[in-house]
Amino acid sequence: MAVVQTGNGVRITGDDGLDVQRTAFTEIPVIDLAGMMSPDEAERRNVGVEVRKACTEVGFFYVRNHGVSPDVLARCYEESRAFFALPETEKCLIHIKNSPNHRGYGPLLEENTNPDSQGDLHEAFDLAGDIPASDPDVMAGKALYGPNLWPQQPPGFKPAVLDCYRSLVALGHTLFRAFALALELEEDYFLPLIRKPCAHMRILRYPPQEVVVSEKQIGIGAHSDYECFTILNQNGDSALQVLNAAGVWVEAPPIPDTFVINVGDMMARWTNDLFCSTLHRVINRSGKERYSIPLFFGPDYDTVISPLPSCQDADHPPLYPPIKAGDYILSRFDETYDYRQSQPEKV
Ligand SMILES: O=C(O)CCC(=O)C(=O)O
Ligand SMILES: [Fe+2]
Repeated sequence: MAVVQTGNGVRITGDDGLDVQRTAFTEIPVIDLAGMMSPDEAERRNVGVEVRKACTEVGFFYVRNHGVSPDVLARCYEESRAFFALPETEKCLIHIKNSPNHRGYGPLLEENTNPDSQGDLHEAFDLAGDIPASDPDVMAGKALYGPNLWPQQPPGFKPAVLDCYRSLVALGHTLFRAFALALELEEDYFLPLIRKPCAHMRILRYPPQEVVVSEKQIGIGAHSDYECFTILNQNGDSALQVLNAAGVWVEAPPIPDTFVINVGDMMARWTNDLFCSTLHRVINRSGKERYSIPLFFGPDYDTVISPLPSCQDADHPPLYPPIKAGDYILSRFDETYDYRQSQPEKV
């Protein structure tokens, strides 16, 4: 990450060379998604306008009226508490390093979201679409597709987590329509590209951190996300912080009945840097454990990410070479997860 002083603040460039901090925002906008369900196209377009403003200026926004049932979320958290309370040895039976498809359990401090940090203070359960090992894409070594690793206990965990996954993927479809409108594309532009999406969900548990001994060991070190956008539900006290262009960490507290949505690096590339993928981090100083559920939504593995038609012209030539979505995500996983360096199955 490079920090350059400018006339009105700092310009911070992220890991991927992206210009990630756009304005000195002091709060994160809240967008009502109810308009996306309206039969009136003008109302849907209005949502697109708000999404465009948020994505060009902040890179983060909240959504309300998102259509995800609070019961589905509550059940997923309840089962997750029971899962994380299991003995470490039991959780490690489904250690993520046993999966060639980046699924399973990741213990405390085994992940380094920021290459400068000394391990993240969270444990995680990772999953994505449950795709059998016999599927042609799995056989072809597209390592983001594959079967999930499920724990034996608690018995209600798998159905509750899969329900939650399906609900968040459905919200992702609505958001892709809103993103298309925001980018002045046909509303359905992205839909043929998300038939078998690289949509990866995590359940994160952050133990409390009374004192921050070192900025190098916090819940999640400063990073930007890799995919198109992230759908994040928070359970617990305020701990997520988002960096603005003045170098100030702005709190993104949980707001009841909302999700936080943020642009990821792939969408920044796809939009030729029109949308910004903003740095964020987590420090759980609440004195209590905190849970969150992010779903990182990318398109089908083979989708070629090169600047969208509405994001390039003579004044805005393409800034990035084309890359397949799945290859891009895997290359970013390789930077973050030590276990992937030693995996024989790695593609
Ligand atoms: O737990 C949170 O609030 C944020 C998690 C996050 O940034 C991530 O998993 O990429
Ligand atoms: Fe993140």
